[in-house]
Amino acid sequence: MQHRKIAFIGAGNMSRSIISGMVSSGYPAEAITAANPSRPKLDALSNDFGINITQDNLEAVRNAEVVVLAVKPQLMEEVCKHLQQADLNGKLFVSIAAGIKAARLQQMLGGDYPLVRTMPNTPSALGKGMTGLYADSQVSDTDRSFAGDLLGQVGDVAWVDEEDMINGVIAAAGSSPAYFFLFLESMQDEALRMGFDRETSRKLVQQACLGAAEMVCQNQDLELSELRAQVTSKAGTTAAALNHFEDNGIRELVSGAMQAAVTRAKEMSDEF
Ligand SMILES: NC(=O)C1=CN([C@@H]2O[C@H](COP(=O)(O)OP(=O)(O)OC[C@H]3O[C@@H](n4cnc5c(N)ncnc54)[C@H](O)[C@@H]3O)[C@@H](O)[C@H]2O)C=CC1
Ligand SMILES: O=C(O)[C@@H]1CCC=N1
Repeated sequence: MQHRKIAFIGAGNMSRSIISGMVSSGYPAEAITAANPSRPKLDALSNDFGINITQDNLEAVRNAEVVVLAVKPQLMEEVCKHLQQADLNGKLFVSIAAGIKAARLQQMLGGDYPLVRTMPNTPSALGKGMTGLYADSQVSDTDRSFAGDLLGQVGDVAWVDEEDMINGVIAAAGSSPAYFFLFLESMQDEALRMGFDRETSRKLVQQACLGAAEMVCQNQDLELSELRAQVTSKAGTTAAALNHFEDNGIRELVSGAMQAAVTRAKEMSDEF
């Protein structure tokens, strides 16, 4: 892929995840700059990945061909308005913020710039990310390809044709690592109550999770329900556990949680 000069505005969890994944996949560290108001996260990024750092957003943007907007949605307007002091023409913007529409970002930036809205997730740090991308028709094929290749460096990507579908990506992939962590936490808590020590209880649940994820990925020809059936002996232990989940509404619970994420994303579009 092209190695354009890229600035991350906001050096928090998600920027760190993407930068980590990019550098591991061979993106040149000298082409990456992170900007953040406070030093500690910047120093850690510089030490860990050898990228450029600055506490001055304008300096980062002036030297960049691509600007990744990676601050919390609440701060986006203030940050983008400040960026207007730089000449933003010719730059490609990539937003990773939840709940802020492309048109609203353009308004915040005070122009009409090539802009790709994306929704990544934190496993990007391990090259196992999943990112949804949306670009309107004004974004050139070259910029689209660059954005896709960029996030493709840190995992898999899926383009959506309708901007609203980014909210579906949030529910299914952006937020969902946390759902799995909550599920594993609950399992580990029960394993602890059963008498396993912390290390063993974690090993039991994490290895089962890793194995299950690998089975899902390596058996594309099998429905998820078939993989489930392979574990489930008639009248056995798994059936007992799964019946408990089904009887207590696991599917409605998951559906409700994903819809709650979508609802919140829509609310955020009105708030910010
Ligand atoms: N954490 C996640 O799993 C995901 C987060 N996102 C999106 O990524 C964005 C960032 O989220 P996180 O990295 O989790 O948040 P974070 O709070 O870890 O990072 C935000 C960073 O912005 C910095 N910041 C604050 N004011 C700033 C300013 N004026 N200029 C530059 N930087 C400033 C903060 O110091 C902080 O380091 C959000 O918009 C969120 O919706 C998207 C997908 C997944
Ligand atoms: O919780 C959030 O709003 C962000 C977006 C997806 C993951 N974290």
